[in-house]
Amino acid sequence: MVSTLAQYAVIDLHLHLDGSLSPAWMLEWAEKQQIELPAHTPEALLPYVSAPQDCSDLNEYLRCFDLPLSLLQTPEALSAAVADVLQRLDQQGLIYAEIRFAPQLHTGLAMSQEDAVQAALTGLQNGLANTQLFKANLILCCMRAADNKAENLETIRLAKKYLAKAEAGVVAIDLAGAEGLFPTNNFAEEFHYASEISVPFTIHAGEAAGAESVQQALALGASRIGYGIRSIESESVMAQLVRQETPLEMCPCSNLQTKAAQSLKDYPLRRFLTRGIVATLNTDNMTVSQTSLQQEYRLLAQEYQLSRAEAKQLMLNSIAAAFLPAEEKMALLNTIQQRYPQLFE
Ligand SMILES: O=c1[nH]cnc2c1ncn2[C@H]1C[C@H](O)[C@@H](CO)O1
Ligand SMILES: [Zn+2]
Repeated sequence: MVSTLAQYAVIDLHLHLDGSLSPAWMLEWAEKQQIELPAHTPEALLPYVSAPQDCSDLNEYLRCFDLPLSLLQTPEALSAAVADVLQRLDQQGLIYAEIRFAPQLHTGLAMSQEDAVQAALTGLQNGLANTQLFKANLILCCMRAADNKAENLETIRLAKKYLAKAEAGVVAIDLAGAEGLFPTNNFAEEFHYASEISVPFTIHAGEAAGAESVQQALALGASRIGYGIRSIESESVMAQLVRQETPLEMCPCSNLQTKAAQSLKDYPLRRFLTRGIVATLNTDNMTVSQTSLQQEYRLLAQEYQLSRAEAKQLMLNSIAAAFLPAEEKMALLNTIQQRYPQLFE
């Protein structure tokens, strides 16, 4: 049963590029760019780029991104990183992925945010050409910080610009970063602007802050919620998620590490599914969380008694939740049915 359920790992809607670079890729690109790393083998590098066993919270988890981000400051590296992640997802048997990154975190050398978006899109096209993936798209993250409104607004402007280019590959924006330090409502102006110009968005909420953060994200107009774990604390928020059919992008491995969830035993996924919330299963950060989508399904199968019906529901929810037009969702479903007919038996 356990290995069977891992076959449902075909769609990842919540995957950060910078948290998912392989250690081998990091070593290769550090050498190419003459960047000194604190370790010189994949195994020795791992402690610097993955969450510690005893990770205390989201703030500690977020420290794992400094090193990979230092390697992603040129167009060549950014393109290569996207293509490499796509290749690894293809090898794992995925069919569709939405990869997210924050353009404003890639302007440390000479790139503008737009250069970063274009580089990531080049990587997306190059990567897709060499895989069997149905498709992949990009989500541009705004960041929770103190003085970055201009940068966030620029990210949203770019999302609009590239969303308007049919088939470019940008599908939405996100809000990532330290939720406990910078409340969702601090970013109201950003998301009013996104709504005004019809840029769809997901917001990381209900991770380091409570159900009120999910409530705020919904009030701002989020069409999906990153995790939303702590929605479980509010009947009215859960009712709203059901009523509005707002999907939750759940990432158990990461949620346990950041202490958004205290234990798998109390993980609210099943209660969300039972209530009819459109919960989906994702990785968040393959390297920081030392996971893969198959591993997430395996973890839930082994330690959460995830059933086959639940696994199938999660996969179907991911199709419903994808930032894709209706006809592409149908084509995605058809592709999955053709490649993996056993998932529908
Ligand atoms: O779990 C997370 N919560 C909030 N922010 C996160 C999480 N994982 C990654 N990020 C941030 C750190 C990355 O540098 C940024 C863009 O991918 O998104
Ligand atoms: Zn995330």
